[in-house]
Amino acid sequence: MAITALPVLADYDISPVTGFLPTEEPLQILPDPYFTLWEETFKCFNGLLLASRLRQRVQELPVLDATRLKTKAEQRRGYLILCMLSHAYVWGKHEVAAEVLPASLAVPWQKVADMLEMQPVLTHAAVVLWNWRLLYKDGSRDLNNLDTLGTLSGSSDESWFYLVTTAIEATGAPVLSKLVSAIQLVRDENVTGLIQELESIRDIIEEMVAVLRRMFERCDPYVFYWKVRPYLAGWENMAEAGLLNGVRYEGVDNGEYKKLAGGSAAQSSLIHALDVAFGVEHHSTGFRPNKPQANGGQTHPTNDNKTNNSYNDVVNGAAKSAPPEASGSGSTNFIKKMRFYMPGPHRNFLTHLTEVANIRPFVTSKAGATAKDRSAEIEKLISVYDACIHQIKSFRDVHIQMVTLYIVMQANRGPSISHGGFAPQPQAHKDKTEVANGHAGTVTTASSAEKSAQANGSGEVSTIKPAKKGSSILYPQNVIFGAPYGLAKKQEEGNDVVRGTGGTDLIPFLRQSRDETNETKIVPTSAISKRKHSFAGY
Ligand code: HEM
Repeated sequence: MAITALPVLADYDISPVTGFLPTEEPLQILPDPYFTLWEETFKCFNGLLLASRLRQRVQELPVLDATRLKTKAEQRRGYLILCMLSHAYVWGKHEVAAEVLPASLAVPWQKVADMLEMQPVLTHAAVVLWNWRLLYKDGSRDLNNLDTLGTLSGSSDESWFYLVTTAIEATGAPVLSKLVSAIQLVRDENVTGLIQELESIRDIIEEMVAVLRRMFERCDPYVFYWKVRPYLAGWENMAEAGLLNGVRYEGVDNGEYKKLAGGSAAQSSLIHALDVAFGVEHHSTGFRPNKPQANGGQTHPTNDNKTNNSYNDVVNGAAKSAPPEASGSGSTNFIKKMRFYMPGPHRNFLTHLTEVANIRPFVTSKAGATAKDRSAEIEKLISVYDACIHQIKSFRDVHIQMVTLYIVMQANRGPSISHGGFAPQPQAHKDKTEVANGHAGTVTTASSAEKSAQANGSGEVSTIKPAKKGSSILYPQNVIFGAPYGLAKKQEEGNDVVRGTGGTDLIPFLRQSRDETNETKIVPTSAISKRKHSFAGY
């Protein structure tokens, strides 16, 4: 059987130096004066939104021909502008969500999304990969030299939120060629070389974790939750936000409704690439086929991961071209579905990487049945492979703490003043705390009984504070149900246990993702680190 060739990064719009980020700074203005109206609107859209005049302005815009965006850089700039204007238009400020997106945005947005093999909805690629500039041109892509090109809220907190993620992409970029090289070393049975490559991959992931922790420095959780996050939401499962069927794109597909999930760093191809290369498998929340048994035995599949790699079905199946619903929303994992929202070449890279990923099966086969038969070199190989997995797991540990602070705790506390950015809606339940979930968000009810938010060993909330009376009058935070792919479910009436609220449904999803990572280790260790974290530390 012919051996599949290894992926060449350049074939997939990936740089060995900048990874999924473009090698050149994203354009700060479209060079063709034909697009001046877009640029002018983008320049002042935060002000127009504040003055409730953005919708009027958009309605006055002509339908421009996006095929005049000739280069990739121009298409990405056009896509960023249209993502920001469209999400600002749909969600508004103190306005009822708009169900119809005018042709002036909808038609070119669909066109440019097609050019980039993406979806016409705000994505990680738009706000993170293509939304930065260097403060000093000869400087590096790190947090002391980056600025954003646009934000929806006009806040520096939102800029920091995007830039930390951009900096993670930049930090992790060198890992991509190393993953490919590690796969080649496995093919060559070069254990010594593989150990060295894995050591340097481990160090890079560790640096990514360090950058992730910096989120706490300059992105205020309150601002993020109440001012930024609502704008990142898409229009899938948004019935209670008034978008029962999603959004109609005027002039596109006969004006049919589209249901599309919003922006999430779960769309980062970098994190997917790490999972794929190391054989980390994710499943629907609650479905744990590889969970180690009570006796500590490892049941993670040890054979060729092609048959078991959970990424295959989405990549080879409908998710390439059809909306997420078509690929089976109930049974298919949320993480896999996020590939639908990646730029086409990056998605294709992950497909190729999946076909050649061989590191885990190799290490497992070398590990043999018992530890006593292993050479010192094989022990070292297992240990460095596990160290890589441990770093991916640490990334997810920090991320869970972040979601707890930035979403669960903010939702429970409620807004400090009742403006929050969105039009008030009637309360569905009296005397209930409503907890939002996910970037695109979901809310369920929780008991108002006195419970305090505490962090356990891994910094996760185990119980929830009561909301202030009247704290849930905002929109869509208090009603964004059904979260992407049903991450959260409504808590049963009268159920006093916090488990099952939006926030705590979200956390089990993320915890499972973390645990699935941990369970990929060859030598199992507990998922919960001994270290005690407190939020004060962040
Ligand atoms: C304030 C910061 C952040 C918050 C509040 C946050 C929130 C969330 C939420 C709610 C989800 C669940 C899925 C969804 O609704 O989209 C999620 C998933 C995810 N996020 Fe974040 N996120 C943050 C920062 C980041 C950063 C900087 C990264 C870096 C790439 C990241 C990577 C991911 C990944 C990979 C997933 C999928 C779950 C997994 O792979 O374990 N997030 N995030």
